[in-house]
Amino acid sequence: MTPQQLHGIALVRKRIDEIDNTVLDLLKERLDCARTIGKLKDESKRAKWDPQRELEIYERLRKNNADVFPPAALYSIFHEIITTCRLSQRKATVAYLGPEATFTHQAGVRYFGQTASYQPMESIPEVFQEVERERVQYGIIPVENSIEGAVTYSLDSFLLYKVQICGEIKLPINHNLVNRSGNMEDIKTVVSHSQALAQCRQWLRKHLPGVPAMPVFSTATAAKMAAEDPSLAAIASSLAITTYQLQVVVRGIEDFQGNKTRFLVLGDKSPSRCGNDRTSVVFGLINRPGALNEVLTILSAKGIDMTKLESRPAKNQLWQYVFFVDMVGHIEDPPVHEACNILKQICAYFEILGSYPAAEAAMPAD
Ligand SMILES: O=C(O)C(=O)C[C@]1(C(=O)O)C=C[C@@H](O)C=C1
Repeated sequence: MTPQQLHGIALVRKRIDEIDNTVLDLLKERLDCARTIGKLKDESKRAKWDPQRELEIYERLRKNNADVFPPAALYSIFHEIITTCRLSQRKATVAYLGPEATFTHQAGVRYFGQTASYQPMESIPEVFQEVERERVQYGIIPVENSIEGAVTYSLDSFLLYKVQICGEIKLPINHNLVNRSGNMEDIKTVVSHSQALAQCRQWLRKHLPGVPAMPVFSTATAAKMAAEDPSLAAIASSLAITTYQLQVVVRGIEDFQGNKTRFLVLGDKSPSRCGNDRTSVVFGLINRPGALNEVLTILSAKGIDMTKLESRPAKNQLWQYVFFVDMVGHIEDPPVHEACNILKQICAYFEILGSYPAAEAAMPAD
């Protein structure tokens, strides 16, 4: 490098330092503003979390940016800034299906940012229980996977606990083969959750033939085991790599690309309408021909787009079923409100599980 070039770099670095200092000063000022709003919301007993306002911010920044700054990075920077400001108004406590570094934990961090207080639970019902007893503000549970289908423990828990759905997160599931050394030759056994092993079956057969695969409680448990035993490799989330200080042997070993899991955020009350919302309900039918058809006809007559219909055994009565339906719209939208009022009258059992911003609204960069 010539002396002129070195001088040029030094000059631009000086400017970068000035910019960083200005950005930091502005961030501190933004934090102050959020705290002031937090106090005003306290006085007027308004909820701190305002998803509609957050959505407006992302939308304005997206337009102003015109794709100059990489949009995904812009989103994740402002997501961290906004969640930090929101948490400064009140630190969110979040229970999730643990142990630490599961995909559910990763989904929680994406939604609530790094600074929330996270509490791992041993089972899905325990997450529901913590929210119901108000020991935490929010809970995160997996509800369906694009390959494996519904997470039945989660659906069944809605029948046992009184909680509201406050949000949804759709997380791409990338499986990473990780161990202590980062070398394939050290692997004597592969450990992971049975679903992760199943989703990487072909890859394992091709690249690690004859190496036994052992199912364990979760991908995070597998990562922890691999951190303690150099002969083990785990299939785990990217959060597990940093949490357990592991090395990547191969990233993205899943057999089918585009594998996503949908997670739900549980709380004690759903947020107000943001304009791109979903509403989830569960109902049981009076046993007579055409009963389900009648429900579907009501939804279609109101022009409601149904995004999911799932049935589960009712448990308390043999061969009786309950149905979980997700629809486009918020309970404050007249068509959804009216349809739910009719369904309440014609169903043997009917419960609104919550209205919440669609994953695409809460995470616009996805
Ligand atoms: O505008 C508000 O209502 C705020 O509380 C500020 C803020 C933000 O940091 O921009 C924080 C939390 C809300 O969810 C929305 C926005």
